[in-house]
Amino acid sequence: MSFFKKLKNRLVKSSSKLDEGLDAIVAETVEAQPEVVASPEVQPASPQEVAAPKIEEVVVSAPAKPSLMGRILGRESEKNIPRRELDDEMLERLEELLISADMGVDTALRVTANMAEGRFGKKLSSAEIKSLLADEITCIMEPVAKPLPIYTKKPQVVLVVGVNGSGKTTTIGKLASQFKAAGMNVVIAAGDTFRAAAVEQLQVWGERAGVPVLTAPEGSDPASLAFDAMTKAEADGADLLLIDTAGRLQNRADLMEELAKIVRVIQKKDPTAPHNTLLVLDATTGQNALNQVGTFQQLADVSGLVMTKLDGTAKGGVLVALADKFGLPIHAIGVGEQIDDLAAFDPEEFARALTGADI
Ligand SMILES: Nc1nc2c(ncn2[C@@H]2O[C@H](COP(=O)(O)OP(=O)(O)OP(=O)(O)O)[C@@H](O)[C@H]2O)c(=O)[nH]1
Repeated sequence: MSFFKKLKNRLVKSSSKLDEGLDAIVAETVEAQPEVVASPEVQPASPQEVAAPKIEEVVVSAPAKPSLMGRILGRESEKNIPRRELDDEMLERLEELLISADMGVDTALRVTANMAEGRFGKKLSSAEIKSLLADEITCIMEPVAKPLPIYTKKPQVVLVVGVNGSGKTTTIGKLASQFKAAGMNVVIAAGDTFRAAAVEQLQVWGERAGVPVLTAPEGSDPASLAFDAMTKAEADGADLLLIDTAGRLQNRADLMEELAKIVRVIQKKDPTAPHNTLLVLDATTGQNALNQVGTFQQLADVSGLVMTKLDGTAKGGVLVALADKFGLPIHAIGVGEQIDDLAAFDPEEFARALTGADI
């Protein structure tokens, strides 16, 4: 199965929400005017039908005879495709739909306004609307779609931050597995020393990925573990050191101090570290993900994002809002709980999967 198909299947909730919503926006006028006026001689039977003039069957130079393939596949001929005029009401409906998919008000307005430019008054099918929206979303996402940059510096230190439950541990396991498979020597440091369960979980992921996981006794200083991990990674000639961190936002000042201390300590070994500070966000939290970026930018020097749990959420649109608002690189997306369920972020595939447009 192509990755696009897989992503579309996984993004089923977001996608079906927009996909079905867009179909409904176009179809609703068809329902209001069931007997479509196909020729000027046919008069509408009731005043209600006159009051709903927006939909009409547009004959798009249909061939006299359907093509052989058309007949074999029984495809709907072009002239039967419902279309709706792009007017203020329709734009409002589109805005509401995008907002309901967690795209945020500002981004939804920008996407619809750009899409409408030069097309006001034109009659569009739902497939055309999906494709136009996907193009606008791709434009917003393209500048932020960047894989995690890999430097020649050894070890490259990646600090992984995010609230508890966002998917940090899982993402570290998936990243470790991918970089190991690419031939890199990877070490993981289980820096959330306050939660024994988090450390155990990371050890399981380390085993799966075939990567060593450095741990410290429960409650010990995470900065000291980070220092030891740097020492070991240097001694082993590791290419990549992934450091997990705590995500207790309840005590923001403590967390800020903890992260700052980890950074201070690893900089004693390498003043240029950490080379990346990866913020892991849970797509199912919707608009809350936007607040988390703001908060973590104050706590740490966030250099890029990974959005997890894009499978099975109706809030996938938040990724568009994030790109539009912060412009931070999106390095990867999580689309499942298995080790290979971390994908590079492809803006066009994402936009088309989100809107239900064909590729
Ligand atoms: N469906 C789905 N589930 C995911 C994804 N990423 C992580 N999860 C699940 O989300 C839950 C939390 O993930 P963790 O990796 O433990 O999150 P964490 O941020 O390390 O959380 P703490 O260990 O509490 O700090 C787990 O049940 C994961 O299996 C994803 O991309 N898709």
